[in-house]
Amino acid sequence: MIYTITFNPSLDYIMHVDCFEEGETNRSKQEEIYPGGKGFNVSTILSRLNLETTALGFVAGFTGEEIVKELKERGFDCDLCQLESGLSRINVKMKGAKETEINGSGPDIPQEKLDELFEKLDYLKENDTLVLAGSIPSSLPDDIYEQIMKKLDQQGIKIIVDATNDLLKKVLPYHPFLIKPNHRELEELFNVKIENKEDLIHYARKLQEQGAINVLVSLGKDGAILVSEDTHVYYCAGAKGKLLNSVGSGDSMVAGFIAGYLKDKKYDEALKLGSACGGATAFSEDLAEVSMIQEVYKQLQVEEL
Ligand SMILES: Nc1ncnc2c1ncn2[C@@H]1O[C@H](COP(=O)(O)OP(=O)(O)OP(=O)(O)O)[C@@H](O)[C@H]1O
Ligand SMILES: O=P(O)(O)OC[C@@]1(O)O[C@H](CO)[C@@H](O)[C@@H]1O
Repeated sequence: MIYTITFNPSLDYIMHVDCFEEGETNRSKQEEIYPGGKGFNVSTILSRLNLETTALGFVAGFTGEEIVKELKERGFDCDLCQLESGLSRINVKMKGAKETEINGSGPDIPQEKLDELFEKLDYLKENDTLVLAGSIPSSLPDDIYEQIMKKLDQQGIKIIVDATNDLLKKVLPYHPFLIKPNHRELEELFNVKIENKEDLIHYARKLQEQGAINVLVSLGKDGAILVSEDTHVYYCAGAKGKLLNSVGSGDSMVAGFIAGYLKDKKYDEALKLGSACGGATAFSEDLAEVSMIQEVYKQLQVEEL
């Protein structure tokens, strides 16, 4: 079973704003609303790829009810903790000449609800996979992913972490199976400017030295580089297509990587399917459907550097 945890789900409110001007009344010419949150996005793509997945996380208020309703329609298992107060956030994504996002901070999660989630983690068993993805509400300590990894340490569970800054740094000593910083996040982690592939590989390897087993650096339209546990380095260039949406490409890539790896444990295939899912979402209005993933997959080639 592949579990995902979304500590801070959202409704993603997409607004199409031709030319956003700060300080002015801007008008959107079209809107859409989707359930969001990185773990839920990963589960959505996994289930579209016919893999069994259970989404864990926290929801609150009327926005939480809408998220639950929409996730049910997607058809995968959800085992969510219902918060008694607060609201699941609404994240605003403005699409225009540039994409601007405003993500909410999310509701407080009290200790008893956190305990409820930790009890659910007792269901996980050897050979399961767990994805920890996205930000956490500010009421939680930034070692929460570390606490989860500590609890599940040495149980043969593959843990994937897609997070930034301290949330990510703190899990490295627990050897996450995969981490997926994007180019900008990798720069932030080391407080450097990274201009070429050699430097990308250099800093990805540093994350391995700090404990990550596999490091996948996503580069948007420029593709992705994987530094794998056997010290191989793979590159997959981005597919060609029209960018419609960059929300959730990274999550789709994580889902595709897991699906590709689970087929026969080959890293080049993991990178290829991951890149196909990431690209397919970039070329779709919302998260990719299987037909688009198959289309993009045909275009891609993985090379070893
Ligand atoms: N415009 C694009 N053209 C082709 N492939 C793309 C494009 N955007 C994303 N991809 C594919 O999806 C992968 C993940 O995208 P990206 O690097 O933007 O992730 P991210 O920054 O984590 O995204 P997000 O946080 O918006 O979900 C890329 O490595 C690439 O393979
Ligand atoms: O604020 P976080 O948790 O870092 O990111 C949340 C979010 O931007 O991530 C998803 C895309 O990756 C969206 O569905 C969602 O709005």
